[in-house]
Amino acid sequence: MDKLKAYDTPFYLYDLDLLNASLSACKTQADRFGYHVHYAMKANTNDMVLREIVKAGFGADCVSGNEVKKAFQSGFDPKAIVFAGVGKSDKEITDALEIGIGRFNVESVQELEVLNELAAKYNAIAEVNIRINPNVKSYTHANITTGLNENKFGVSAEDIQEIIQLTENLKHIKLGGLHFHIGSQITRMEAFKNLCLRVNEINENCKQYGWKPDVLNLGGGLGIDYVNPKDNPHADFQLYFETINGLLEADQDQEIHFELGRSLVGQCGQLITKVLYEKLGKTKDFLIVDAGMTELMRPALYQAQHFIENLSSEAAEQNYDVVGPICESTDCFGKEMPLPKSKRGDLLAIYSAGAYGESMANAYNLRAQNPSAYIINGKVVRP
Ligand SMILES: Cc1ncc(COP(=O)(O)O)c(C=O)c1O
Ligand SMILES: N[C@@H](CCCC[NH3+])C(=O)O
Repeated sequence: MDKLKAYDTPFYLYDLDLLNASLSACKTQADRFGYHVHYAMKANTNDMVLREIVKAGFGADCVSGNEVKKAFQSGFDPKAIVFAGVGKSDKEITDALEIGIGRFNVESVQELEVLNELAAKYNAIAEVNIRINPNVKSYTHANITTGLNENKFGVSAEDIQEIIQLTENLKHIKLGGLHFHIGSQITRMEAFKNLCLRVNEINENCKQYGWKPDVLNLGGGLGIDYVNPKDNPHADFQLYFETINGLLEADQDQEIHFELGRSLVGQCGQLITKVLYEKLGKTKDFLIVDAGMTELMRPALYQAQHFIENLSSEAAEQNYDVVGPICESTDCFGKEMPLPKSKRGDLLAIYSAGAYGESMANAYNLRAQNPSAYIINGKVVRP
């Protein structure tokens, strides 16, 4: 705590011990079934966090040229890098071909044709998974579903036969497998069960059309506990992989891949912020803190609620709206939150901020970001 007080706030605090526990829990469970896990870089690209993930032996799932480059520079095996995204630019595709990534997760016929042309210029063969939009409900916030017909991602399962035929004439494309991703922060296993049933059906159809996918990539989406992060410091990987193993029908020679982001890194990060003012209002009381939606935009974007703890006070609780300094009314971390009576200078920890926190931070209002701190072997350090 004294160490934390010495740093300029707000800043991210990553518990690398907790991260490693989460990585190891995931790996242990995935290995039981021979599953391959790629880390979804978009969740967090902090260098120290990435270093642990590379060490733990995960692949990387990227959604931009810069993520691909960063994955490569961070030491991920190029063959274990996959590149998804509905709008890959020519430059991003060419750079990825140059790096020699393992797979492109292709999201449209148009992209397939462009990829073929660019690979031809490059005298390369691009290995692809076709992303299918399976039209499966994910029971999550409407803004983060990705596998419904109304979403922009992937191609319809009905088009797969045509795509198989088309790729026979695309000499610089090697059709590898199938890719799916139905959404994020999914806590109901029912969604993954429905996905498996749909994958079984589509996999079977592909075989009937004369093509057996070598990879079935089920994407990511496994959720974490934002309400009780202390009780559930990582996701239930055992339940997740067992659920999938119980329903997915794949042949021995078909590899099963995943792209997990939040479930690996979500609980290892906290946003540490200082109370600037306790502002007692007419109808409600506010804690005005020095972090805002610029550091953590999930509450403003998805009405997400992160557990908040006052690290400096154990006084009796009262309700506060915890708000940031940004000139937006959505710059609010929570309304009527029970917290100990707080004062100027108190430190607050906003939990479960390891995923889609720092990676979505921005400079609105010309805000600057402070360096992150880390817990390593139980000690707080800031390199
Ligand atoms: C294609 C794709 N794969 C993987 C992920 C990672 O998802 P999550 O962080 O929910 O595991 C996402 C994000 O939703 C995604 O869009
Ligand atoms: N950024 C979102 C999830 C979207 C993941 C990317 N498809 C979040 O914070 O919950």
